Amino acid sequence: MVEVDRPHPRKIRPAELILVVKQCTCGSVLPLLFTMLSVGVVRHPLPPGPKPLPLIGNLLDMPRSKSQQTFSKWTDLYGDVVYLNVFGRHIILLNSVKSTNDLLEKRGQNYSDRPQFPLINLVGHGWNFGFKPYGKEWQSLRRTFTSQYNSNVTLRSFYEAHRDSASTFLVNIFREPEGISNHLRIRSAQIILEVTYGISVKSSDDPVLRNAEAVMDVVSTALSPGMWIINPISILRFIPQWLGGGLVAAQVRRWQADLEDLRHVPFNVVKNSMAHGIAKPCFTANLLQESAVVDETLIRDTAAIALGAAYETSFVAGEVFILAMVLNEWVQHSAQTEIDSVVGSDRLPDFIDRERLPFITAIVKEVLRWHPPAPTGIPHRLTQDDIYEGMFLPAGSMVMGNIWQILHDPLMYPDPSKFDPNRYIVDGKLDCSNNDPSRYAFGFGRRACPGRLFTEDSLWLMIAQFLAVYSVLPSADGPLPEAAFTSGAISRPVPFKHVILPRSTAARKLLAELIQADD
Ligand code: HEM
Repeated sequence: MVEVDRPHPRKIRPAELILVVKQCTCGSVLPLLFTMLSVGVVRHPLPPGPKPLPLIGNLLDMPRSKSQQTFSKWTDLYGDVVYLNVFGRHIILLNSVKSTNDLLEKRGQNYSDRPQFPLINLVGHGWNFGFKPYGKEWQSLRRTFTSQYNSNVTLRSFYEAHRDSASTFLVNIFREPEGISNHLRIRSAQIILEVTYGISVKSSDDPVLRNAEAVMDVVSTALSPGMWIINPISILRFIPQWLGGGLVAAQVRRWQADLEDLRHVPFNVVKNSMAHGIAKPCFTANLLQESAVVDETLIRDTAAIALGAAYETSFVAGEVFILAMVLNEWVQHSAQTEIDSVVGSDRLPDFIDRERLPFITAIVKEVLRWHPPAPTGIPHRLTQDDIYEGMFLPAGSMVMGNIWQILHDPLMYPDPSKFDPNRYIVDGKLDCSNNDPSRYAFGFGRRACPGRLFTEDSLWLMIAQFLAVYSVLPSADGPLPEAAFTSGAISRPVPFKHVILPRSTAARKLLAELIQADD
C-alpha cells in the first residue's frame, strides 16, 4: 500500500477525540487518551489516494469514462480504502467486502445518507427516495416500496407477469431474431409496467418506455463518477443566450418534462382505469384502494421510482446474459442438459422447477457478477466523522462501495474475468453462501436495492425459458465479440454480433404454441 503525503497537516477535530474515547473499551480511558495525545497517535491520517493539486484537489484524476479501470488501478496502488478530494469535497472508495461490510453495513446508521448530485437536483428528482437524505421521509417511502416489491407474498403474485413478459420475449425473438436489444427493452418495461401500473407494453416505441429510457439516460450520466462533483450543465446555465446558453436551458427543461411525465403519465392511466372500473390489480391500484392509509402522492412517487430504477438495470442484465452466452457456448450446453433432464422438452421451465435447476440460478448469479449493471452503484454519504482502521473519514464524505472491484476480487472469484457459473455449484448443488454476487451487485446496507428479489425472479425465468428453446452463437462473418462495456453509472455491453436460433425441433414446437397463443 502506498502512503501519500497530504499537502496540509490536518488539525485534530474534537469529534476525533470523542471517537477515540468511544472506541476504547478499557476502563482507564483518560490515561490512555493522554498517552495517545502526547505521542500524537490520534492524528489519524486520511486514507491514501492519488496526490491532490492545490484548490482543485483530485479533479483531474476523476475518471470521465471507464471508471472501473481507474478504480482498479487505485485499489492496486492504495489498497482497500482510497481517498480523493475534489474542490474540498471528500470522496472515499471502499474496494473490498471487508470495508463495505465494516462501514456501509455494520455502521449503517452513519453511512446511509445520500450526497447531493448537482445534475440530479437540477432535473428535479427531489421526490425520488433513491436520492433523498437518510431520515424519516426516506424510511416511510422505502417502507411503502418494499411492502410490495420485497415481500414474499407480493413477489409470488408477480409470477404471472414474469411469465407473460418471458413469453412475449421468446415470441418476439422468433419473429425478429436480429432485434434482441429491442426485445430485451420491451421485456424489461413490460414486467415493471404490468406489476406497477397494470399497463401492457408490446412495442419499443411505446411512449412510456421511451420516457423511462430518456429519464434513465440522464440519471446514468448524472451518477457516473466524473459527474459526482462537477456539473457542467449548471455552469453552462449561466452562459449567455448568444453563446448557446438558451439551448442548454431548453435541454434542461426537456429533461425536467420527461421526469414529470414519468411521474404522472402512467399514474394517471391507473386513476382513469379505476374511475371506469377497469383497473387491473397492480402496485398503484392496490395501494390507491387503501389510500385512506397511504397518501396518494407517496403512491405516485414510489411507483415512478420502480419504473425508473427497474427498467434500464434489468435490460442491461439481459444484454450481459446474451453476450456471456455468445462467448461461452459450453455454459449454454450445460444449462440445456440440465433443463432437458429436469423439465424435458415438451414444456417450458417454470418457477416450480427452480430448486432443481441450480445451474440456471448459477448463471443468474454469474451475470450479475461478471458485469454488474451498476458497477459503481450509487454513493452514500457519511453523516458524522469516523475512524476506521486508524484512518480518519470526514463527515460529509461521499462513500462509494466499489461493486465492480469486489465482484472481481480474485480471492473470492478466482480468474474473475472468466464467466463461470460453476463457482456457485458444489457437489451438484447451488452453494453461494460465501460468494453470492447478489450481496454486492445491488449495493450496500440500508440503501441496498429493494428490487433485488424481484430482479432475480425475473432474470431466472427469462434465462431458463430462453435456454430451453434457443441457442445463441457468434456471428459467422467475424471474430468473437469482445467483452467490452460502455461507461456511465449504468454500463451495458457495446453492440456485438450474434445469431439466435431455435435449438431443436421440440423447441420449435414449443415456440409455435406460444405464437399461436399470442395471435
Ligand atoms: C439488475 C437489476 C438491478 C440492479 C443491478 C440494481 C442495482 C442497484 C444499486 C447498486 C442501487 C444503489 C444501492 C446503494 O445505494 O447502495 C440500487 C438502488 C435502488 N434500486 Fe435497484 N437495481 C436493480 C433493479 C431494481 C428493480 C427491479 C427495482 C424496483 C423494482 C429497483 C429499485 C431500486 C430503488 C428504489 C433503489 C434506491 C434505494 C434507496 O436509496 O433506498 N432496482 N439498485
